[in-house]
Amino acid sequence: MTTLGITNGVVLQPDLSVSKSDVLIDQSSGEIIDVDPEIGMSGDRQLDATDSLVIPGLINAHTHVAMTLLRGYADDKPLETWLREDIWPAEAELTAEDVRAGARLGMAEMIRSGTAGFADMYFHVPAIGDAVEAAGMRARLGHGIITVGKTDAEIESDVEEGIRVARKLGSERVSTALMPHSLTTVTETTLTTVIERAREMDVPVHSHVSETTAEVEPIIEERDVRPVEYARSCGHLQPEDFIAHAVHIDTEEIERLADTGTGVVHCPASNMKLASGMAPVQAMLDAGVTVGLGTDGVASNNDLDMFDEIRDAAMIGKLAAEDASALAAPDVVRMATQGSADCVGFESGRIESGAPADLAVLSLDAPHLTPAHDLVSHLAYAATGSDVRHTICDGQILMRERELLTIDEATAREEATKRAEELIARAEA
Ligand SMILES: N[C@@H](CCSC[C@H]1O[C@@H](n2cnc3c(=O)[nH]cnc32)[C@H](O)[C@@H]1O)C(=O)O
Ligand SMILES: [Zn+2]
Repeated sequence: MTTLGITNGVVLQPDLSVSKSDVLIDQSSGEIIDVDPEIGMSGDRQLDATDSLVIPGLINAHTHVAMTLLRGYADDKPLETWLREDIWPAEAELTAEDVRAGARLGMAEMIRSGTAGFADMYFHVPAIGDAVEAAGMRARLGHGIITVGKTDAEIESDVEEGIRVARKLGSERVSTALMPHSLTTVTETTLTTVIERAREMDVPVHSHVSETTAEVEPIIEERDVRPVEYARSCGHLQPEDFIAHAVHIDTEEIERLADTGTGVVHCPASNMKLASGMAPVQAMLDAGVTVGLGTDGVASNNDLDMFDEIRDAAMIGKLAAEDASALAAPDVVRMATQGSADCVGFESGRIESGAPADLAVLSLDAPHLTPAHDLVSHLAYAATGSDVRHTICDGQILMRERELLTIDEATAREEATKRAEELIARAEA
């Protein structure tokens, strides 16, 4: 056993109180051994947290990480137009090596902003899995299954790919799910089949649900039920499942999501940028829905900094509820840690003995974090990703004093830049 002590800082506890404490980690098992002010220098190694706040490594519960290659490529359009006119044609040209490079760049950005774990829906998933193993992050990965615009043979091979990927992946840090893209881009037959397979394989189902009104109306017209009920009738919405967005849902649907224990991943920046709408997040929290937080893909955000997302969630949550007390600081901080962990099915998100050692250490030594009346308020409203000093996942240090240890940042940026340029040249040829 090799132990690492994170010393001399203040720690965000699972009840969101903050107290002066050290954290002792077993680097061999990747677990937190103890959280105690008396640990001092007793670890085999130390990581300094003087003038710093130790928080659970943030969890980005819904993204498409390789979309970093499309950052800034197509902005200022609504979802359907944006996907059909710009994103899908460019994605059609993506190779496995492009996706690997995009994932590596995205993980560099996430680690630099204190994110230790994420859930990802994309394609060429084995390349993402390799990149995650190398970068040392925690991830739940799945192949996005889509039927719209595909022949029966293409649909069959897409479903097979989803299942193959989910069977193949699986390690200490990399887990899987079956990921039918959305209720309107996947036919009922395929959706039902995929969900049945997920139950047989004992993996969660993750999909996009009711992101825009354009996804709600066709379901009501065709089936005379709202999307959440339709999803449930297809076998979706088990407690281990998690859905992204849930912007356009009514009170009954909120009750249903609370009853089924399905996680909802709120993506406020993407919802604002694509003008998709304001999710009723405070109503979901009041009803007892498990709510996590995600950036969605970079092309609709346009970054992977979860501190932005936390603040956006608080701001839009107040507007949506027309109530300044809605989505209070502890609510949004909880969403990015415990809420996301509960959605995605990670044991992390809490600093306590026995939990995975996924942590971020933020420097408080900055004008924008002074004075320190309330550090949870600072996490929600004032901190940014660049305040993160160290990021740790599974007991391993991924960034120390802002230096990435598992990704060569210059190479990652260079390769992503070159591949992104070539990708766009192919797509526009
Ligand atoms: N496009 C793949 C499978 C889907 S992967 C997940 C997809 O979600 C897309 N995506 C990104 N952001 C959003 C969003 O906000 N809503 C819906 N889809 C999105 C993303 O571009 C990607 O194509 C295929 O044709 O086989
Ligand atoms: Zn998405």
